[in-house]
Amino acid sequence: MPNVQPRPLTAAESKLVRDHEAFAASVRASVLEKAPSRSGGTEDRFAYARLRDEYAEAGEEDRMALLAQMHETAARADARRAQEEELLPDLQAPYFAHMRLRTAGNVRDVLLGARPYVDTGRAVTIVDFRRAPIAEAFFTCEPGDDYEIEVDRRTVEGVLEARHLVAFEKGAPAAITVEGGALRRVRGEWHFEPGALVPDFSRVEGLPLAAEIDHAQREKGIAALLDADQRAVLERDPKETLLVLGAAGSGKTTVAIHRIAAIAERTPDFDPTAVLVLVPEVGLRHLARRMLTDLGLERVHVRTFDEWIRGEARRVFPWIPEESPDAPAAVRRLKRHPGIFAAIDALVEDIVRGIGSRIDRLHAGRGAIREAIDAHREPVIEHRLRQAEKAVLGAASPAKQPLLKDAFREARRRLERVQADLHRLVGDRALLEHAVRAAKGQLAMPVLEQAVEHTRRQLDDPSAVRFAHVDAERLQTLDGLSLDEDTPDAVAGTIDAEDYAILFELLFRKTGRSGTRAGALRRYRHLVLDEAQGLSPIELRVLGRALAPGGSATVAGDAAQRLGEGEAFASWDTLVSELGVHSTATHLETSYRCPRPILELAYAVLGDEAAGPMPAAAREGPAVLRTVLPGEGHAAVFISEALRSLARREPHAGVAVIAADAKSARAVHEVLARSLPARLVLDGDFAFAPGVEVTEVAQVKGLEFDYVILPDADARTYPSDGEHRRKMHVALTRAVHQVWIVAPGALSPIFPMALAVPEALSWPMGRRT
Ligand SMILES: Nc1ncnc2c1ncn2[C@@H]1O[C@H](COP(=O)(O)OP(=O)(O)OP(=O)(O)O)[C@@H](O)[C@H]1O
Repeated sequence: MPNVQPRPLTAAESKLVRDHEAFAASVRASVLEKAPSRSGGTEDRFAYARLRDEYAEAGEEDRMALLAQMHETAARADARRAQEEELLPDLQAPYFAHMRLRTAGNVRDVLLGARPYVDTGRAVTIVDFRRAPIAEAFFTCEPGDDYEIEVDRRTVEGVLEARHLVAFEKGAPAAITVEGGALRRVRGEWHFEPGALVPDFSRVEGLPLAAEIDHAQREKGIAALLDADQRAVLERDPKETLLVLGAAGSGKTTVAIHRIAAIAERTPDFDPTAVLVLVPEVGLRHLARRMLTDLGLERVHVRTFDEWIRGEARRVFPWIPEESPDAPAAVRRLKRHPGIFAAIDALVEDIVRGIGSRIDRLHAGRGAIREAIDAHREPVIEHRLRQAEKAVLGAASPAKQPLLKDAFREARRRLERVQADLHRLVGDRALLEHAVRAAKGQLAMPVLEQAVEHTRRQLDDPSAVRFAHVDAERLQTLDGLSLDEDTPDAVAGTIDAEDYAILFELLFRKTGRSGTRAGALRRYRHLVLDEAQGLSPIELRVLGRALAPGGSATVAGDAAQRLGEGEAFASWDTLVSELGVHSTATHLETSYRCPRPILELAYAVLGDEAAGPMPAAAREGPAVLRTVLPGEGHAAVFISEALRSLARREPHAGVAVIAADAKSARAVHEVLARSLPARLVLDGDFAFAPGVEVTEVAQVKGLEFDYVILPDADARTYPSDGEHRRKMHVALTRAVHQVWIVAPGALSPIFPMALAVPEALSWPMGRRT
């Protein structure tokens, strides 16, 4: 930033300030005139006054009822007022940008805000910056440019004469951008401050872009670059199960995939289709597949965990119905929590008791069979039954033996059926209570009601079946969707994705096997579990059973990158023991992806969530940029300007705008897409090519981009807790070159204030964070 002192305003600048003060005053006067009065609409006010009079005269016996009615009327008025106020501009900051447009000789001032508002009498026009077609002129034109915009199949043309960003303080304009800087109000005095508002991404001279690195690595083969620790992993015995741990970008995925190639080289009868690579997200599946293809290993199976278990479960349990679109998050957590094993244990005991009683009843054993079954406390029911059968047959008379044998055979045959057990497990409050108790405070009691209710709904037939007797025409909804769409009944007749692992566990606990007559879980010689910190114990048990005898695994992960349901992870030792294998751990100590400034910030935001000390950074890089802005409108303008200038300077760069969640990603994309070609990626379908992609943190596990922009790094989106610290850590560590943190509103408290971030900018400008 050039070192130029602030100066007083020119006459034209003073006029601009007066114009904005006038806009703000007109909006205020107009809104206050239209705003509903504090006591609600006229109708409500009369009703309330009448009730109050009646209350004053009423006897004690009527007062309770009248009071209730008064409350109801007041609540109705409040709701109506809130609804109306919601639609009006926020007088603290009614707009954030202004453009002056000239069309066919007319000049008009259009303001951009979050809530549209028009008062023709006062010449106030605030348009919605996300949706109004005319807002496009602001995002795409420079002063003096012609614009041409399609509105309702009509073309609107004109010239954008001026455009300014505006910041408000306490309801009055406090800063207005102009050519070369901004006009700022400080203690009531306006002056001009020079400076650039939108930061430039500053790639360090000579540093290649990700696409270029990728290209060079493909030419040379990354194997040639691997460090001693990484190479040591490849040299280990193929039969060993290895735990590859290390910070973000330390090469875990790279090493795990290259280990397959190393195993292939050392194994004479290597079969690539007997290797399964599992990753958490579709984006990483694409990346892993690319890496495997480069190594000539395209026949290795690569799946997301969900895809894999869904496919296996549907083969082994062909009766499985459709998958529910969205199970409540708390119920999904419960089903993945290690506490669920306690509920399964209780269910298994219950099933065993039932079998014992039935055979006893059939054969008048008077408890002898139940006792025999109880005497053998093996975890698998079928094994218990075999032991009990031996004991019972040994003591029974020869005449009874054939009948008893039949009864035991029949009992064993039924063990394969797990559908009803699943419904009992997740629909029985008493059984689930075992899970909540075992979770020692990690699961709250209300989740039981939620789970029981959710299961009850799932067991209901969908309306189309329930109302099969009703005329088909009468069942048609206006929008053509099914009757249940978007209603709680949408889950009727469905199963949750989390139930698949439970079904396999139930089947194993009952039969000691992972297959039914319909099919069996496919077994692999080698498993690669990438980002394994996200796998739950019950899922790991299924995975362990998918390992062929003598097979091995490479388990890669980083506890600091747990997203969401983090409590399913206890430790790496527990994780590998659930897999049922012995393992040796390797720690990769150098982070190759992120330059030092990003790595330092990514570790600082982790706080106590860090899984170990900060790894060594393989290289230097430009500082992390931070910009604090009053709201989303400013953020959208800043980001779109920075991206457009970056695209001009570095057309080969890959940029990810990583929002905290899908909703925020959609909102950011909606605005950015108006001024530049930005793709919204919420299904993992990244292009791995130059360009801008707008996505959410959950999608980018294991991926990398040249530049990363965090568009919603504000305090509301990222409060200071472990989960959000890890989420921010994942987002920051996706960048190969530079990160730009944008906070629409107060900056998230998880950023350390003491950390020197020299390029930080704030708005109104000049005030550095
Ligand atoms: N020894 C090395 N020399 C140079 N670059 C390397 C080296 N090892 C890995 N890389 C590169 O570092 C980047 C990060 O590697 P990789 O994705 O395997 O890390 P990771 O530990 O799996 O990361 P995350 O935890 O974020 O998933 C990749 O671009 C990879 O090619």
